[in-house]
Amino acid sequence: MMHLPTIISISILLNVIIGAFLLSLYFLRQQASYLYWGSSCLLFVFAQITASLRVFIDFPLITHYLADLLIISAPLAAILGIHAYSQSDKKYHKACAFVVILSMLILLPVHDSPLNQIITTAIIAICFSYAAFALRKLQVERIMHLALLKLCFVIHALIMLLQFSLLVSDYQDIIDTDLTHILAVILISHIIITTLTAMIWPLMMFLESEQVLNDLANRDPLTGLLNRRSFITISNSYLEQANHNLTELCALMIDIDFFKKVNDQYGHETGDEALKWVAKKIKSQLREHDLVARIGGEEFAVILPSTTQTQGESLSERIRLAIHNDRFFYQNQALKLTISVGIITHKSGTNNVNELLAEADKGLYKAKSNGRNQVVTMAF
Ligand SMILES: Nc1nc2c(ncn2[C@@H]2O[C@H](COP(=O)(O)OP(=O)(O)OP(=O)(O)O)[C@@H](O)[C@H]2O)c(=O)[nH]1
Repeated sequence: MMHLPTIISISILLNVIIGAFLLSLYFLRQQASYLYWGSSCLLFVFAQITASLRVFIDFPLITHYLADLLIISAPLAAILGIHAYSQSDKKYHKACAFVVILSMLILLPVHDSPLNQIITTAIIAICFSYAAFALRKLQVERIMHLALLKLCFVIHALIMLLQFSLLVSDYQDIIDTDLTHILAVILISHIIITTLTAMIWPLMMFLESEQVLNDLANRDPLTGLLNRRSFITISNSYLEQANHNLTELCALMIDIDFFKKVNDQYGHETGDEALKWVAKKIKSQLREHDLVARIGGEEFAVILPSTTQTQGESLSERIRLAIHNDRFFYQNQALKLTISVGIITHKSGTNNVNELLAEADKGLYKAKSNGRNQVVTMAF
């Protein structure tokens, strides 16, 4: 079997490193979730140290009572970390403080009896079950990490439930077996899974912030579409590929008609929502590898790789009709929006997407002057 003191020492070391790392991130970025999650690691460390002191001193108030309170506080701090990340931590402080105070009151009279372990285990099982439940609110890109974290919490809750039922059966003399070995295995699982959980969180948060930075640099914050800069960069490489493979490619310029009126009549906020709605409508008609960007106020650009002129035209018409045939609803108001589209097909030659877009823009200008709500094809 695994050597318990070694497991405890490794877990203490890892939790100290992760806890210190998270706290330093907190001081650097002032994000409360790092503070709570770092504190959770350190509370777990203190809990293990105080509980391990049982071997050396006979002072149950520290080695049992304090250790139990610390081990209960660790998942509570993690729960606060989850809520702080979803910016909904205010009311949960009170709930967590209530759990700690209740545990202090319940455990004090029984801290020197087998009941303390039973009660502590039950509270921790509830905390971990709740933590798994609270994770549903987390808005993250890394679904796999989130699922792994949830799994850790669920396993943890199940381990605690198992320990709880064993301890209750033992307390009531229902089973006649020596539980020492089984409880040691449970303790080891508890330590390993806690350490694993502590590792997943910072990794997930780190990758999330990387994603946020990447999005800030490459995406339009309102619609989530590519911004002009990243659109041009990717489009140029699409164009190079099209030239290399001798395939056709279409470029579209799309502009919402009379958008100024939307802002003037319904306000800027409604205008913003209308932009998001149009962005979604355009995207809903495209394939996964088509590129779409918001390149100006109410102006969008699209690149359709491996697309002939006929295909590009019918797709442009589909986008136009998707917007024309629907209504944009916002705050009990139904608005009718239309778009004008200019389209150009690239056959070979230029490596510069700006040239293509300038041609598509001429088509857009024609569509506007012809009365709007239409698609105009330009010949290169
Ligand atoms: N709500 C909102 N409005 C924006 C944003 N960016 C640009 N606009 C508005 O978009 C409107 C564009 O107006 P114009 O360029 O006159 O064009 P239009 O009214 O759509 O008319 P046509 O293009 O000729 O059909 C302006 O009122 C801008 O203030 C934005 O991010 N949010």
